[in-house]
Amino acid sequence: MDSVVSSSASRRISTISSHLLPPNLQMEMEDVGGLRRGNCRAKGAAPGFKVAILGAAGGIGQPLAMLMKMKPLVSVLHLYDVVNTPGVTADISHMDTGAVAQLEDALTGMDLVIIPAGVPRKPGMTRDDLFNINAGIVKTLCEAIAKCCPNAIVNLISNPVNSTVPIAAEVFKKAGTFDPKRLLGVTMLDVVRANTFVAEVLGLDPRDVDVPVVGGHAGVTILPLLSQVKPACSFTNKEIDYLTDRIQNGGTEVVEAKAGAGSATLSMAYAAVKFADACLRSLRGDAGVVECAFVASQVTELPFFASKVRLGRGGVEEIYPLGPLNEYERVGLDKAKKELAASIQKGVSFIRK
Ligand SMILES: NC(=O)C1=CN([C@@H]2O[C@H](COP(=O)(O)OP(=O)(O)OC[C@H]3O[C@@H](n4cnc5c(N)ncnc54)[C@H](O)[C@@H]3O)[C@@H](O)[C@H]2O)C=CC1
Ligand SMILES: O=C([O-])CC(=O)C(=O)O
Repeated sequence: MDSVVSSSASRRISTISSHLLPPNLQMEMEDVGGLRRGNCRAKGAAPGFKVAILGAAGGIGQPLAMLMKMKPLVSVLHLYDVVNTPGVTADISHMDTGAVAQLEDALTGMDLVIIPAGVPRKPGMTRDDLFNINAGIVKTLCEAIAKCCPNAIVNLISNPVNSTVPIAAEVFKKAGTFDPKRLLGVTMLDVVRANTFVAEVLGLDPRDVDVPVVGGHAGVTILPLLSQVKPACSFTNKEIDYLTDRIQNGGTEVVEAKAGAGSATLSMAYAAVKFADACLRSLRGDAGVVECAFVASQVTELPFFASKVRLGRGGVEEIYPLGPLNEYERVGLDKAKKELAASIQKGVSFIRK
């Protein structure tokens, strides 16, 4: 990724990297590059997958890096940001877990790339207000992925997800590397919130609740399917209004509570790790891994849509239909599709220009 992202940043990172890493690990790093996909081992690390986090020094990136360092399925963690990466990497690398954290901007050989790079919202902003800055960041990073690890699974977190995923797809198409199965917009936080808020209303443990959330990741495009909650249950109209509004505006609730200091970071890092772990388990070959994600889809007439997908060794192996919707959800779906269509088009046009 070096030349694509920033050659001066890259030079700085490699220099610091050679100071920070013990000589045996530096040798080991070269060995790791030559090992088989999904079967790499750095010195002192358990076998597992190679994961890169782009935007690793940010509000999401730091707790995400910490939590990924604790995952037994991760053997090597490459942390990359345009600022403060040496400190974060030095800090994380002292954790006595199996994975080896490396200050590395190299993407070559990565199995999974997680992207939380980009600016967050302040009160009064929509996610779409982030487009002008984040579109360019996502474009640059995806060009690097296309060049260095075209077969990696990509988990895209940067907002507005409804536009950044189409941007990533267009970049990959241009590079000739687009595989719709491997590009996933992370909408897991909507599911995490939905499970939490629904469990509160039902008086259940949130870990026992499963709420499908479909559509996209902004306002009315976030469509919780409360008629399909597991365990089977029913809600009053008032509860449906309350839950739908709270789930759709969960991000704004956090942005306002943080009062200018950013948006959700800790719950997002939790959700990102939950989703990344699902991707890694399915890469390992686990069967029956099903999560919601914003992907290239034929579930509706739109080219991208979030719904339940079954993950496998190749990424998204099956996209499930929405299932039976009630009238409330059908109205919500129409609204969601209208906004989504415009956001997707905006992303596509940014690259096709
Ligand atoms: N998908 C979702 O559910 C959610 C998405 N988000 C989005 O995640 C993004 C990050 O949020 P935070 O971590 O709170 O922001 P932050 O500002 O704390 O961190 C972002 C990091 O990205 C880095 N960065 C910027 N350009 C970069 C580049 N070209 N290469 C590598 N790193 C780069 C920055 O240096 C910074 O460290 C925002 O766009 C936010 O809206 C936030 C919460 C939930
Ligand atoms: O609301 C935001 O800007 C961040 C985000 O996507 C979320 O928390 O769901």
